[in-house]
Amino acid sequence: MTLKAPTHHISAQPGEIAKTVLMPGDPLRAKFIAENFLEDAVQVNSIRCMYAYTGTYKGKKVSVMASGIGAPTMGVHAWELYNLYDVENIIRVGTTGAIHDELKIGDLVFALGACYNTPYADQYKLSGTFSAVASYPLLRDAVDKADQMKAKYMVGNVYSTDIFYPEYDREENERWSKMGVLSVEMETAALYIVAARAGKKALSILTVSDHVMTGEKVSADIREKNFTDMMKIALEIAE
Ligand SMILES: O=P(O)(O)O[C@H]1O[C@H](CO)[C@@H](O)[C@H]1O
Ligand SMILES: O=c1cc[nH]c(=O)[nH]1
Repeated sequence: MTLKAPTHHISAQPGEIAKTVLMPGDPLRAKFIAENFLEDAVQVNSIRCMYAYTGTYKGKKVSVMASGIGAPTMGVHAWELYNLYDVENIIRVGTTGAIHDELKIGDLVFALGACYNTPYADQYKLSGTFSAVASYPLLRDAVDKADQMKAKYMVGNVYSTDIFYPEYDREENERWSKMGVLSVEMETAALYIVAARAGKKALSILTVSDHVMTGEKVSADIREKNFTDMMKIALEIAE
């Protein structure tokens, strides 16, 4: 089987996607980023509403594309971008539920690593457990930018889960909290695993949209449009 672009899931022609792709879960956040931060943005995908746009930011060619929710859809789209479109860097710009009690709504979390319950890495038949980790050059550059912007952030482990509504809930989060895990979301581990296998770079920059211990949360509209620091940092570090 010879795979090449365009694909089942991405209609962009080869060359229509930049080397760096920002990847929010939410397709409307992808549209918001393109409309508000990119110049001359052209829509290059709409299959399954996984909107993708390519434009320029401060003269650099950059793309933004939605991943959808969860490891399988992140896995499909990141795999195709890295392996069929020659993408070098994917920077997830996502929302996350805080577990750590010092994190507040709007704070940034840089995912140094991601714990996970997805079986995504089982396909590689490793005789141990794979550590899903960020690409250090992207992480270093992003943290430098956050410092320059005086953003409030933490760097550490997150938990990427396939289950948004777990039965076990609070006790589960407390167990992760005891292990120093900062927050929960759904795609970072799959992104880091796909990037590792492709020999490419990946980073997740997350913004706290809710606190899983207290139930405090913001609206879907705010999650779509208001968390602009992570978008600016991702665009600034785009190569
Ligand atoms: O805001 P996004 O980037 O979609 O990320 C988070 O929000 C979704 C759940 O509501 C999951 O995709 C989770 O990872
Ligand atoms: O996956 C997510 C994202 C935000 N908040 C959560 O609790 N979970």
